[in-house]
Amino acid sequence: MIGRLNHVAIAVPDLAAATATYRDTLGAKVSAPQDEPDHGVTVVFVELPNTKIELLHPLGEGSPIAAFLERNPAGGIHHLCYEVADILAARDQLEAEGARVLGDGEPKIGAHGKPVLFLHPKDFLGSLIELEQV
Ligand SMILES: CC[C@H](C(=O)O)C(=O)SCCNC(=O)CCNC(=O)[C@H](O)C(C)(C)COP(=O)(O)OP(=O)(O)OC[C@H]1O[C@@H](n2cnc3c(N)ncnc32)[C@H](O)[C@@H]1OP(=O)(O)O
Ligand SMILES: [Co+2]
Repeated sequence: MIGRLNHVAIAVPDLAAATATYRDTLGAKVSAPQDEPDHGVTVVFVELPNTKIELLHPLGEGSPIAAFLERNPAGGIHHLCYEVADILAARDQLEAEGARVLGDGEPKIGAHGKPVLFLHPKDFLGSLIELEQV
């Protein structure tokens, strides 16, 4: 079912400072901030040779990452995103196996313009998992 690691997301309290850390201290190529109101976040992508780092900051009221940042005020690894060929088939198989798909279970379009879903961290070793159909 899961294929390549598409990205590792880090929730950060200060997106500009985090961008500078990756760009200036770590010398990585970073994107401009991208507001994703449907997801309640602003994202910056750090391009790496073999995957991406997604820097996340809450956008607007009710951001799904607000509580995470309250628990982790300095920031922290928020989720792992794996690629799948067929997100609906993956969803149905995971639900059949008892895994919890977050939200209403319907994929939303993510930051790369592809359908994404999230799986409850308590079902996957304490890690929030995002699936992205590529
Ligand atoms: C633009 C899209 C972009 C992309 O890549 O395309 C994105 O990735 S958008 C990313 C932001 N969106 C989401 O994260 C959507 C899915 N997430 C959620 O629905 C929530 O974050 C949720 C339900 C996972 C957690 O929400 P919240 O923290 O408010 O709930 P609880 O406090 O009830 O937490 C329940 C339980 O889970 C633990 N938890 C929470 N977040 C994480 C996490 N990121 N990793 C691991 N564990 C997490 C939390 O500590 C609670 O555990 P407990 O032992 O019960 O205290
Ligand atoms: Co993501």
